[in-house]
Amino acid sequence: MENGAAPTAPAVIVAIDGPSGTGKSSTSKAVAAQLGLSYLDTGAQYRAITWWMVSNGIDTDDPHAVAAAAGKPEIVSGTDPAGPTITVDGVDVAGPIRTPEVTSKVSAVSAVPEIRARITELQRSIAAAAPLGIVVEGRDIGTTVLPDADLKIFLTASAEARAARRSGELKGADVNATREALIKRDAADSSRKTSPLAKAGDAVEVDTTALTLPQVIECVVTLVEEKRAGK
Ligand SMILES: Nc1ncnc2c1ncn2[C@@H]1O[C@H](COP(=O)(O)OP(=O)(O)O)[C@@H](O)[C@H]1O
Ligand SMILES: Nc1ccn([C@@H]2O[C@H](COP(=O)(O)OP(=O)(O)O)[C@@H](O)[C@H]2O)c(=O)n1
Repeated sequence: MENGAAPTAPAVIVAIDGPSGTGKSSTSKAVAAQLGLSYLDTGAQYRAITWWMVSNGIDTDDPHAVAAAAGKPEIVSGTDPAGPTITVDGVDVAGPIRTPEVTSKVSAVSAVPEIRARITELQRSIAAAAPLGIVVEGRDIGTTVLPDADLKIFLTASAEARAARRSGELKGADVNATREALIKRDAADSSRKTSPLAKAGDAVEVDTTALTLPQVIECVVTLVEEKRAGK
């Protein structure tokens, strides 16, 4: 080395996709924190643009109205895994994007091609700017957003396990109603024309149904380390 500095590992890009409640956010955040990488929750970005549409009286069932407004809000994501942030036009929306209303409308908004084009561009620029690399989680990261990612993971879990996890978060929520809502959102996300929820051909599938969260984190950290070691 010219100046005697220790060699640094090249930036590593990890794509984690899968349906709702499979553990993408918890796993991605922990893996990024453990490995000193940035973290991006792309679902939060689709939720944020949906929140803006709802707040501005746009009919989210009208794809033309949604497309016409797609360029208006400014979405900014903070990528520190210890404290990820999301703002719309400078307003912190971390809480409001998790309401049942936004959750029920996000699949329709995120199916609009103009929305996907805008958010995909934003995601690529965030990933390219991450100094040591990034863990990006979503539905189409391995297939569309970052097809050249160093490692692609596709998380799955039974609908029962996913509903139990989610209703544990939404205190008092009915497990059956949560299960039906998850299945409906997965179906909408998997059947849309533009970059649907799908496993990339070169993704490693991890079924988390019978695994604890620490086991899933350890599994993904090991896969990243193996990639870095060139195995
Ligand atoms: N392997 C696991 N076992 C049990 N609970 C889990 C597991 N993975 C995640 N969870 C819990 O399930 C809930 C949903 O996880 P989350 O990471 O938000 O999933 P996703 O981002 O895929 O929707 C969270 O409360 C999380 O703590
Ligand atoms: N890369 C992505 C990420 C999310 N989404 C959309 O955004 C919604 C919310 O994503 P999320 O990751 O917050 O969902 P949860 O599984 O955490 O509830 C999904 O149901 C998809 O409609 C998408 O279309 N593409």
